[in-house]
Amino acid sequence: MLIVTCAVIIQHGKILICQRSSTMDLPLKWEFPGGKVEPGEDDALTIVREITEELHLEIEVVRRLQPVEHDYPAFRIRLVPFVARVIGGQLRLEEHADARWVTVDELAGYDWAPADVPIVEEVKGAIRF
Ligand SMILES: Nc1nc2c([nH]c(=O)n2[C@@H]2O[C@H](COP(=O)(O)OP(=O)(O)OP(=O)(O)O)[C@@H](O)[C@H]2O)c(=O)[nH]1
Repeated sequence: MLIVTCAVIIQHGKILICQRSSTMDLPLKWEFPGGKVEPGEDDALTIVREITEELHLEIEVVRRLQPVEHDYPAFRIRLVPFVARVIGGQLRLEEHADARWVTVDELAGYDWAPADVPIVEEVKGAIRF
């Protein structure tokens, strides 16, 4: 099973969502940014590292949400979401096609990576701004 972290980054009442590039797997799907946990790595450190590498943002984890397990045709994934806030940096995309700050009500209007759909639902129900 592939263990992947992702961040629900909240700033000024909006959430940062990212679109995978056409050369990544799940091309052009929207996701919460993040990446794979490396062997022996603490997942709360993975998410901070990945957001710095991919977005040039420094984040602080606020809390952990419910992990989601999903079967893709070629592999099984456990997606571990963290609510986080920005504490530094300037948004600059290293590998994504696009990134947007959206309201919680706008989340449903995007074409999400399938594993993210339950996380979108949890965020809609559980995040208070
Ligand atoms: N980062 C991220 N990956 C997701 C999400 N949902 C989802 O199914 N995935 C899948 O999780 C896997 C890991 O994604 P990734 O390519 O971002 O991981 P990474 O940055 O560590 O990869 P790399 O080191 O190979 O570049 C991919 O197969 C991706 O499609 C999500 O919300 N965020």
